[in-house]
Amino acid sequence: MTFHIGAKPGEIAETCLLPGDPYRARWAAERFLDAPRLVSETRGMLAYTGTWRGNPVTLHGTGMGMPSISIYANELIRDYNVQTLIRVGSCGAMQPHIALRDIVLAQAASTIGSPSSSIFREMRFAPVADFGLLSKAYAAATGPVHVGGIFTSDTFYDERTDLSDQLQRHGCLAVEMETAELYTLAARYQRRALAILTVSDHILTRAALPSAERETSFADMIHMALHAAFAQG
Ligand SMILES: O=P(O)(O)O[C@H]1O[C@H](CO)[C@@H](O)[C@H]1O
Ligand SMILES: O=c1cc[nH]c(=O)[nH]1
Repeated sequence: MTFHIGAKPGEIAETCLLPGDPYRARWAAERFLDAPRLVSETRGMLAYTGTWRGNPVTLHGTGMGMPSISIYANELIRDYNVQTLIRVGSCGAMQPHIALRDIVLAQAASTIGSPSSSIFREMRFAPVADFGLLSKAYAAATGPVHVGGIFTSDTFYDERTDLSDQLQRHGCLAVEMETAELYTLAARYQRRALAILTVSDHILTRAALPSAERETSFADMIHMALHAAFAQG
């Protein structure tokens, strides 16, 4: 047990899929894993461990924002020895060629500042995905998928329209709120990390996915994450 995770030693798998929403953890565990078992519910942050094609997997919620994922990723890595961390999240698209339900693979994540920023001092560290996971996730895609840079924001209700304009101008694909810190922690502890993001809304058009349709779209992303984690070669 840690401050924020109630699982006993051995109850968390070396491979973790990390949705922001704890109910998405439960839904994905029940739908994709064999024999899923609730292993932690500290502060309502649900975590389930089961197997996929015989491989142990944990689905663990992270909450919203970098301070929250930083707590869970730190404890999963340092206390439970997790080796592979795949965020399965939602995002807002920032480019006109990206549609609702498309999937974005975050090759790199820009940010104004993450919980790790203070240790870099004047350096602007570039948090990047694990290439092996990225290429395997890409190969497992069954629908439209986009690979490139994203922006990890500290705010959902962002009033910096000038910032959004500059990010679009520089080819940023999407905005979300956790990946830059996840990639930074994975780099620090030599772990594998990837963010697979389903487009739930569009920053340019303001279109948004109806909640009833979210489940099907999210299933594609979980499928890609599991194949990325366990594909051979
Ligand atoms: O769907 P999740 O994984 O929570 O991800 C996105 O959704 C939340 C905002 O609504 C933020 O956590 C953002 O990163
Ligand atoms: O952080 C997020 C997530 C989804 N959509 C957004 O616009 N922002």
